[in-house]
Amino acid sequence: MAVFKLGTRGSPLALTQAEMVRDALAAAHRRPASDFEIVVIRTTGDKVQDRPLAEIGGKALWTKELDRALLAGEIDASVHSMKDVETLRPDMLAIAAMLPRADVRDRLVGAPSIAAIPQGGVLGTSSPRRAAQIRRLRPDLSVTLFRGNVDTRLARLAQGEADATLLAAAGLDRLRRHDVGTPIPTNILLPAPAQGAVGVEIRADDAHAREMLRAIDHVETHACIAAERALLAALKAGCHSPVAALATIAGGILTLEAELLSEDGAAHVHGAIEGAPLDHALPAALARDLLARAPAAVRRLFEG
Ligand SMILES: NCc1[nH]cc(CCC(=O)O)c1CC(=O)O
Repeated sequence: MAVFKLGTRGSPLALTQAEMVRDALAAAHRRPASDFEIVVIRTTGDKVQDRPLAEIGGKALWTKELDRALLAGEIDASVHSMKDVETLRPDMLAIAAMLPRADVRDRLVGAPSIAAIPQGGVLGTSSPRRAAQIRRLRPDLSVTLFRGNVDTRLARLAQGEADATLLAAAGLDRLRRHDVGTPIPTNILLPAPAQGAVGVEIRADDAHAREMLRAIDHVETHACIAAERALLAALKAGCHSPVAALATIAGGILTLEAELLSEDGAAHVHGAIEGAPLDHALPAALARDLLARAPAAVRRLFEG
């Protein structure tokens, strides 16, 4: 059989995630890792580091070049951090598998707790969600733009460009930085939709790739991420919209929780809904509930 080509961005985190998918595929199909090839595709998101993602074109920057390579048949599948994948995907592509979700929490780096960040201090982040959530809890803090990969952000923090930063535990752990930062519980900082999930996308009509990926799909993670992404779509959330969402499954019941905030965090709305894991009506119902109750300063950031 021909080598199966896995496309990925070239950042250390992206490469590690592609290796995780390769190893899972090799184990599930009892094949040597050499039957799978990791193909690095450079994306616009990787090239432009000095401006906020929302300003230069949003999440599509991470996927456009991978989508092109996939549709052109240069690769058989793309490996994504699901957090970085826009909700509207090309019709010809399909998310075929998700690895088991990792730690969904953010970790605070630079200070032992949110309360311990110096008065009037600076948080480095490029995430509207993290900025709004922190300023809600600590209105005295200001926010400075931190982009770039995990190492770049840690280096900028070490150089004193900010007093603290927030990074996904999943990314730090995958890079073996288990000792970096303090995890913040999800009842204090609800994570970004799809945080901690690695997904694999294929051409929708590629039966062989679909069969390959089926063996490594983690069904619970897939259902949770689908619910979080459907909520984002129903909210018509843009890159500037501070939104947090987390679905969990316990005892066969899916709970979807979400929070929308104004840019400065001063206004916010929180809600949750429960139901069957594959009930497609749940995310839309929660979106309607949140938008109906949202203060004006929040609602204007949603609904397109
Ligand atoms: N936006 C960058 C990004 N995309 C996915 C992760 C972490 C890995 C994950 O959430 O699965 C990160 C870094 C971060 O937010 O700290």
